Amino acid sequence: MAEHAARRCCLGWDFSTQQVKVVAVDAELNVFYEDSVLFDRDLLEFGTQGGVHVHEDGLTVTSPVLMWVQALDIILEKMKASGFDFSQVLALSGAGQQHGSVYWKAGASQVLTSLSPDLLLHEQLQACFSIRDCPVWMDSSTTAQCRQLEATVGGAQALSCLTGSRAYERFTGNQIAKLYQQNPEAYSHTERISLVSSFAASLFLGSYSPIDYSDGSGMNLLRIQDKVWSQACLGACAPHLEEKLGLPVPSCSVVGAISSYFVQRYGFPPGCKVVAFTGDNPASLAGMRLEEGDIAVSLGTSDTLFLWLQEPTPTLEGHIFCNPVDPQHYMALLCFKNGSLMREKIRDELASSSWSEFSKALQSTEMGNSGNLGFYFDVMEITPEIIGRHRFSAENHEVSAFPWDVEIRALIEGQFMAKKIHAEGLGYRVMPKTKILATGGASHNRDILQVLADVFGTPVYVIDTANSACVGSAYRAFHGLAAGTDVPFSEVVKLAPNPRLAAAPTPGASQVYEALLQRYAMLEQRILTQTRGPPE
Ligand SMILES: O=C(CO)[C@@H](O)[C@H](O)CF
Repeated sequence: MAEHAARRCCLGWDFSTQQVKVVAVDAELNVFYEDSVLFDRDLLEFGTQGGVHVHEDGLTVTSPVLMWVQALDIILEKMKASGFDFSQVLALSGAGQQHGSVYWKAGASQVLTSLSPDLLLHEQLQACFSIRDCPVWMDSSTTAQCRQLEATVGGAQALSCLTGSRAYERFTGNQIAKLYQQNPEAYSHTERISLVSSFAASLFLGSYSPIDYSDGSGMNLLRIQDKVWSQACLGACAPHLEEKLGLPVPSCSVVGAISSYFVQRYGFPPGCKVVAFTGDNPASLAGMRLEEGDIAVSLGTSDTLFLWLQEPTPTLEGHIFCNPVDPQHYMALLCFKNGSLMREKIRDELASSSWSEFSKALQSTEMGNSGNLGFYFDVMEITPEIIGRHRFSAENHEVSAFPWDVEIRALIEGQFMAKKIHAEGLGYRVMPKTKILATGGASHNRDILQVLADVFGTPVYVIDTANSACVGSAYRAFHGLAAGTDVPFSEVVKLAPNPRLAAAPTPGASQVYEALLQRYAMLEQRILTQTRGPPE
């Protein structure tokens, strides 16, 4: 990188599943520096695949905490070698993969507060963790703990109303319960438990950073209405847990000034503020500058849908988190596992592996697909729990096949009708100023976005969010500089690049899909009943 002119800036970090990434954003909200360390490529000694270790049981998934620490060392040394002027950094914040947990061994806080600037972080933190392999969001080994937790609080819906989600295997409370039950000695030697986000913040702080409300909502432990730990949930997971977690804080909190280690080794200004780190999805909501009434659709391997909600409407599917940029509001998140996986499979099977052929099918078929409907789940879907391919004629008769172009439209219309139906189940309602922000690989296909606009009846915008969690973290750092002034996040980021209009609803679309959505919902219930029996 060329020598950087001195530019007052904020840094945004992302400790994600596969890499640690950083962006530097100047006062005009332009990204002028970015760098990353990929665990599988740059830290071969840890032997991860996709940044994780999948254990032999096929359910346990962990990542080495010292790999994350060493990745930070590498990025900081690369920035230093490139001549990055750390003295211009006014504040920093960051994100971490949600739900993962880090276990600091008794005595680690003394090490954190007295780091020598002559050594790298990972050289000094080797003995600071009770377990070196941390459970991450891909883990699904805690089903027993999930059932125990739900039983303690009165069932799945009760837990969802309390914490924003029913019990999920990846959620941190259940992971802590498993550690306590299976490795009580490690648990007893643990003086602090962090999320990946608050662990990363602790490195910059040189002391334990509190967990923020938004990422804390992904633990099945935080009461999302009054933002305090649920004593019932804590007690169901492990003893003395509250003292190991510390008190949660609003996501916009300045949690302290940067540790002297970074001042002396890298030249950060002593007054550089650390703003609470949060989860990657809440940080992405900030990076996309999602506003009330908007909906973000990330069309990736799995499709993720974010919503801004004024009031929580917890259900048995999806998740409600405290909003990362407005402490009075909430955000909803829905995961659809059969995202690009299905789009690419159908493209390969029916469109000669060509997106242009795929698009031609969408262009040559009408909105509503003459009443033909399809459900395409080659892996067990999360939202809802269905597997297999199911096709229905306009008369709701199940059929075994569609013509190739009808099948392609049925796939895309079905994926987006599912999103609208389940988003409405979480409280989403189209408002006059509602817009959809589309991101992820499939958001580069305009014909797919046209179907999205038609099904929702709202315009679709695209925004480059390859770094949405990083950029959102830098934006939140700027917002932290205004802490105490009541300046809203939207005001702080108003200069950020605007999303681009990619597709507007076709006239008459709402009429077509109003009827189709009702049929889709009815047929989805029919499949659910057939595959798992009548509702209890
Ligand atoms: O589990 C998830 C959200 O609930 C994932 O999106 C992780 O945050 C990815 F890091």
